[in-house]
Amino acid sequence: MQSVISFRSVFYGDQNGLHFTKTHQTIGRFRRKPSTLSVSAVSSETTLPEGHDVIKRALATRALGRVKSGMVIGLGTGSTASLAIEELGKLIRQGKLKDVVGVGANYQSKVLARQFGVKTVDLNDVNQIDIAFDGVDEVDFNKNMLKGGGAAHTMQKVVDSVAKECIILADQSKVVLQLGSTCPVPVEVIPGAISPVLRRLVSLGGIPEIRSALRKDGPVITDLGNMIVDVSFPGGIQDPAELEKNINTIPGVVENGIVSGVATSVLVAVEDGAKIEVLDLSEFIKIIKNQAEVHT
Ligand SMILES: O=C(CO)[C@H](O)[C@H](O)COP(=O)(O)O
Repeated sequence: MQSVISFRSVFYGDQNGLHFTKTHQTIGRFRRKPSTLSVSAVSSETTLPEGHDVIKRALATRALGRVKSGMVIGLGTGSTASLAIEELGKLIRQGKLKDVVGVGANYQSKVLARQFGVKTVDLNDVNQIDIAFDGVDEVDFNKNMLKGGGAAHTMQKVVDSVAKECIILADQSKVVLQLGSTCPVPVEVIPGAISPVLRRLVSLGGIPEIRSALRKDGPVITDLGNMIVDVSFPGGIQDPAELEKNINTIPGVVENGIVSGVATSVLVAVEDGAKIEVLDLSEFIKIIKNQAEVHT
């Protein structure tokens, strides 16, 4: 495994020709800036049959290996968590898992659960969640996360933090050295409080932008009826837990997308030619560090 993953220090204008173009890459819903951390397959030419879905499905399948009959499962939001819901439904239909119920974090997860035959219950009707699965927009080496690319972070944070085990599913592009390096921090804000909140976010050093909807005129309105402000922090986020707390103390803020101290494990999918390896974050970090040593 180790020998086939290449480490690239990615800088503009890299002398060795290992560079990203200056145009931003669009990955997922955010326009991700070129990252300074990248572990990638030997051949960047490799095209997997179903593109990115294959990677996400590999993560979903691996994570579901931890589910047992009788468990209460937290169902996250986003394309990766959606595949986990689909795979969970398959196992239930095949009779491999019995008496499993899901707690949907959002409309998307509740609708998909119904579609794939996963019975759901309300969070308020369960005493505990055994395992929650969720996706992520960025995750650092300490399992601090940035979520909310799908404007769903408020309830995801509730569900993920209630779970005894919170398993995060990340393809390698989501792993960063410092949060905020490829994505802004999404902040859910009560619409009537938008102006004072924007001013306070600027005073915290952020550059806020109200998120616009794609196939609707005007702003994104969340499942909870609020607006989303995406806040960029030039230079990244030095102390995720501190910033998470500081943003949440602004009156009018419902919740922000920094999630510290919640993930119990992070699974990282790495493309290895035509194969996909799913590693624990700690294994992934070891490989990154080894490769960094080799290249210095
Ligand atoms: O936080 C989220 C939604 O608000 C998602 O979990 C996050 O955006 C990752 O999504 P995907 O699996 O589609 O990349």
